[in-house]
Amino acid sequence: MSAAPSSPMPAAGPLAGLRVLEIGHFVAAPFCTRLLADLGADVVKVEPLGGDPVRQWGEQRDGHSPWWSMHARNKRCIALDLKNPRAVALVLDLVKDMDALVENFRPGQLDRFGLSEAALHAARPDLAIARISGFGQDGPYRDRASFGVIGEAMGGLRHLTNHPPEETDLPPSRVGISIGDSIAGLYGAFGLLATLWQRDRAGGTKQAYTLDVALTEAMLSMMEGTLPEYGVFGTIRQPQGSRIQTAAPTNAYPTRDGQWLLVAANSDPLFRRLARVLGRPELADDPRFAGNPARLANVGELDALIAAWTRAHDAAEADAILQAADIPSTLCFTAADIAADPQYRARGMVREVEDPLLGPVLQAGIVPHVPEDPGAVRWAGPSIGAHTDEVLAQAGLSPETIAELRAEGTIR
Ligand SMILES: CC(C)(COP(=O)(O)OP(=O)(O)OC[C@H]1O[C@@H](n2cnc3c(N)ncnc32)[C@H](O)[C@@H]1OP(=O)(O)O)[C@@H](O)C(=O)NCCC(=O)NCCSC(=O)C(=O)O
Repeated sequence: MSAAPSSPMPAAGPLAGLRVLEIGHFVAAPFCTRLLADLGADVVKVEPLGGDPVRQWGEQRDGHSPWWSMHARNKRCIALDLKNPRAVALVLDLVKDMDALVENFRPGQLDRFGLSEAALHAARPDLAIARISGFGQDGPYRDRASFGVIGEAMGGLRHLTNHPPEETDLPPSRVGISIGDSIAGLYGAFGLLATLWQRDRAGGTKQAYTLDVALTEAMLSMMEGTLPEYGVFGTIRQPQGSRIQTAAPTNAYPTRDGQWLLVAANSDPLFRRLARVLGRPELADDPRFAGNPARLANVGELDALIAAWTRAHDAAEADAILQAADIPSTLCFTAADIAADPQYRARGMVREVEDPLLGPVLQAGIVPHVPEDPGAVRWAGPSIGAHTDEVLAQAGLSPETIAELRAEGTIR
């Protein structure tokens, strides 16, 4: 087999030409490969015949979800029953032309399918394999099932996503998105490109790299001073609500019209400007508030002064005053605010993608923006098995064989 992929639009972006097989589900691995596909990689996603569970997530129209439209964009979706050895043989054949494989099953699951590292590397000796799992490919927790929720909690994030204990007895909040999965996916994409760089330097080696990303560890690596501060001082970082533990003032302040305004004036020049906006320029030199350590020590008093000012204004008005004074501030954007925002529109970060299943779908653009070769949203998340025939034909299968595999329930 060989042949360059034929896709509805030619690949664009700095990763054009990179070929990646995804055997993933839910968020972590699929998010990793979405990032790669956004920058031009040819991602072939293998799904079970019933499809990835995320297809059922979120609001649906006629059985299609806008979430999927973005989650699986730019990917070629093929559906294979990996419990059938013929499908496993197909994967091993596809792998011969792949640079990388990304998966997020429980450690050992791919081996049970017959897709062990040895089998994959026998098919493609320099295949980079990125594995995302709950706890990693070894260690005492290796076999435990996991989701991002668990990674967020054991990584230390969930202890902090709350208000201080003296202010609430509510349970810690989820940040509102699958942050643990997406962070793990980002590390997967980052690590994959690092290993491919190694593979390709000095004309390429036949070194086979594998990458082992744990949801827990991906979160832990984001936890700033939490662990070092415990190690040195025995201090356990505690929830701060919408404050920041290390800088002040930065918080969400209530407004007259019942909204929350985020204000971040946590440097000396910014605070001096804020003090002027509050009509209290002397506060900048007040020993209670001069310098970040003093402001942190008296943060309750300081926040009360700022809240007294914000409460006297409607949110949009206060926001405008603060921006005119060059102080970072914003309202909390909803989807509607994001969709209407001129900065996002100007940079293509909010764009309309034509989805044959749903019509026009608003999607977030591509991050990072690479002006010289920005990638593209070439197509929206496809239906189950939309590219099975195309991909298998490229792999050299005849229409008759494809029809036979479909008839026996090996592919969809
Ligand atoms: C997510 C999981 C907890 C799901 O666990 P389980 O529901 O127990 O299922 P498994 O993943 O172990 O396996 C799913 C079953 O589907 C089968 N399966 C999967 N794909 C196929 C295909 N293509 N063909 C045939 N069968 C398939 C597989 O053999 C299993 O069948 P049987 O063998 O017959 O059972 C686990 O995969 C896991 O811990 N993954 C690593 C951590 C991770 O990435 N979590 C999700 C991140 S995203 C996230 O957290 C989020 O979105 O939120």
